[in-house]
Amino acid sequence: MKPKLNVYQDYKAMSLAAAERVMALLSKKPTAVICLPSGSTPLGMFEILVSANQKGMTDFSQCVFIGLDEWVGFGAEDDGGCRNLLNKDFLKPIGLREDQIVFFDGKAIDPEEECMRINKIVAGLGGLDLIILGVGMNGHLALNEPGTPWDSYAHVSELENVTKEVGQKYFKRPTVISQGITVGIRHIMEAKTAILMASGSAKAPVIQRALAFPVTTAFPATALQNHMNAEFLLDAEAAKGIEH
Ligand SMILES: N[C@@H]1[C@@H](O)[C@H](O)[C@@H](COP(=O)(O)O)O[C@@H]1O
Repeated sequence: MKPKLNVYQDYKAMSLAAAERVMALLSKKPTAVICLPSGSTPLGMFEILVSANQKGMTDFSQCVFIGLDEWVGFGAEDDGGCRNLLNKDFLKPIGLREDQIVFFDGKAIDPEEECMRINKIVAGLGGLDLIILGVGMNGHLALNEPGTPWDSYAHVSELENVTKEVGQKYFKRPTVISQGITVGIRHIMEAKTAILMASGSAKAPVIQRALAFPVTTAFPATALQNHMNAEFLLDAEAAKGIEH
């Protein structure tokens, strides 16, 4: 099934739509298993969710939060790490308890074992109810870089140069990042709902390829063309050049 396309006039409207998807799921299923990304794209959504939570409009007290990905070598205390940013922008402000949070430890001594730990937890929870994704400039979903097999669950990935370069924006000073630890394409494909968010003109060619390229592991975002229930939330700039 082709992903549903929803285009909003600006970043704020797109962020609101994404926040509404999370809130709608929580009101239908308070125990939902939700996997959310770090990165720049979801910041507006987090802001709306934090404020809705403060106003008592939504209740995160029973949900389970799964972290999408992490840089290998990074833990919660490390500036620029995914857990660090998510803690600051979302997990702490909404008061999620530690027992509700499942996150890759980028500092795990045995990263393969860490992947198995996450795979086991996600499987034990019955899979993901909702996964929200950003998209990388090379079409990566989470840190599933080009070439990742479609049947991958959690794994360690070798980052492409473009991911290392773009990733510098999360750090205060130049930082070496070389590998990621990430949920796999199969987690994404088995999620009951998958939402991809993209904003800004730099992402327009990425979105065009994600929708128009034949489904290929060379461009991971094309996987969503075969998802049973996928939706793209785009602002007008990211949607330039696509028919909707
Ligand atoms: N690890 C993250 C991904 O989880 C994120 O979704 C994507 C897009 O990031 P941004 O939203 O900053 O463009 O790339 C980053 O490298």
